[in-house]
Amino acid sequence: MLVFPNAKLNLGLYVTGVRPDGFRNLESVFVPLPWCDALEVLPAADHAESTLTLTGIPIPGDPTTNLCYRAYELLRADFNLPPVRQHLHKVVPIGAGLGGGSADAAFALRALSELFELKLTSETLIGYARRLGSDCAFFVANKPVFAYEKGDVFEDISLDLTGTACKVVYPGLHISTAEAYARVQPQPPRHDLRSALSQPLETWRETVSNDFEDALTPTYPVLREIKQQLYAAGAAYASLSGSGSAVYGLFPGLELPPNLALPAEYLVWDGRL
Ligand SMILES: C[C@@](CO)(OP(=O)(O)O)[C@H](O)COP(=O)(O)OP(=O)(O)OC[C@H]1O[C@@H](n2ccc(N)nc2=O)[C@H](O)[C@@H]1O
Ligand SMILES: Nc1ncnc2c1ncn2[C@@H]1O[C@H](COP(=O)(O)OP(=O)(O)O)[C@@H](O)[C@H]1O
Repeated sequence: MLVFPNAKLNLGLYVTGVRPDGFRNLESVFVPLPWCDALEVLPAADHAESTLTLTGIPIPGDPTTNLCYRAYELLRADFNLPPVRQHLHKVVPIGAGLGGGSADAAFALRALSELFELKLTSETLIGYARRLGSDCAFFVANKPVFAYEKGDVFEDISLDLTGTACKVVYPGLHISTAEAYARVQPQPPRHDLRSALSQPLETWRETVSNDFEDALTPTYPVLREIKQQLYAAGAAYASLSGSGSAVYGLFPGLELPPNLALPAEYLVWDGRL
């Protein structure tokens, strides 16, 4: 079975408090971004070892620590699954705030459920996904939502950005999520993101913000520079996604986003949501 785990963007993000488990409560709106990895999951021979092979962008750590492998291990423990062969071709940058690893985990859970006819409901899959990471649960339903608590509890929103031209720029900084959270002082949300995002996109610049951006920009001024370039090129809204370091711009009314003069080593995704 071949699946294409997509990334996500955060439209606004407030870190609102520290939880008893040490994690932060947040409020954000998550939307799918069609920048995708490719993951193949196949049954292996009966007595073979389960394997995960990797191509594309290198992922640090032993393959057994990879979220695709950990997703398999979770289900194997509960459903006595036979061995599998997984292959991941990594395209979405790592540590970018695009949720690429979380998507791989959620898509692996969904693929395994289908391959072995486990008939897991979305609710059950979300339960497994939460055990692999706060962001993973979003990728089970994979549609725009207002997310709160650890970013793993959702409320439906009516937000349709389908077809909006978008550019995502990854400057090659791997910012660890834990390090980014440690730099943010939690505070109450400044706006209700649900109502702010229901207003015309041109108004978001004044109302929709990401707490990680203010916390990280003094150390990584390149984030501000990319955002300024996106606005100068005509973006109606630009922001850091999640804990960075990817910065995106939305260009409604355009067929495709304009080209930017960027260093050759930056990774750029251009397309429509
Ligand atoms: C910031 C966000 C916003 O969407 O995305 P990314 O920028 O990583 O894509 C998420 O909250 C990232 O979720 P995820 O990447 O799954 O994080 P996890 O693996 O669960 O946790 C990594 C570390 O981040 C911190 N963490 C994460 C989530 C949360 N609600 N509070 C936290 O304090 C903890 O220090 C934890 O050890
Ligand atoms: N399949 C995977 N793809 C990406 N990163 C993975 C994967 N499995 C485990 N990881 C680990 O997860 C961390 C980053 O995950 P990722 O979702 O790409 O970033 P972010 O949380 O910024 O969106 C890295 O430290 C990486 O080593």
